[in-house]
Amino acid sequence: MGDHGKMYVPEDLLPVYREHIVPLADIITPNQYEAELLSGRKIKNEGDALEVMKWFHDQGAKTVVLSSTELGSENELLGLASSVINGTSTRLQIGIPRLPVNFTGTGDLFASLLLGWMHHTDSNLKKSVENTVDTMQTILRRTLDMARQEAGPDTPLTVRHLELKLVQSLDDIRSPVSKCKASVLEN
Ligand SMILES: Nc1ncnc2c1ncn2[C@@H]1O[C@H](COP(=O)(O)OP(=O)(O)O)[C@@H](O)[C@H]1O
Ligand code: PXP
Repeated sequence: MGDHGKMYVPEDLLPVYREHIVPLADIITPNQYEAELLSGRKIKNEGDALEVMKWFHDQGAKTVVLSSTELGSENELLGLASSVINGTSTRLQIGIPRLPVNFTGTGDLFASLLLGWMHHTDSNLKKSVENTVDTMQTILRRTLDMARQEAGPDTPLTVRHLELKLVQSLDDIRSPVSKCKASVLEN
């Protein structure tokens, strides 16, 4: 829907997403801006994030992952996740090392990887979020390295240079190298 304070889709679609699309979702992976737009609440701290994730559960989503928030630090984005599946509730957070560029298509890639891992792990939220973030890191680092090589030292990186290097990352999609650990939030 949008990012960095700007909607990609026409603004009059917001109530359609909120009232008709969100209630259809089993798994939803908004970034911070999208989560704030849909829920109508600002996320200024972890408590706000937990409330916003509860709002999505109340709309019917069993699994909510805030793919990134600015609640981390200068060097780290913070992801948060919550699932309520078969009466079992799990909430966790994960630090995501921040790379110094804006990529395009990361939300779509994150959603695809998470869906695949939730399917392959019988809805194990911790493992799925960790594998997803680990694969994202590898793909984005490869994308950035190859973009810098292609552009050379004097040319600013463009969207074309930063096209996600998915084909070159097939092995990392199949078998992520384990690095980022999620911590489970108690109550
Ligand atoms: N600058 C970045 N540095 C590191 N990881 C990033 C960066 N941008 C995106 N990502 C990765 O992509 C995922 C989705 O990005 P996010 O910005 O939350 O969604 P969207 O692309 O929809 O705005 C994040 O969880 C993170 O793993
Ligand atoms: N712009 C539009 C119109 C989109 O539909 C999308 C993703 O579906 C993007 C940009 C890229 O979004 P992101 O980088 O957040 O995945």
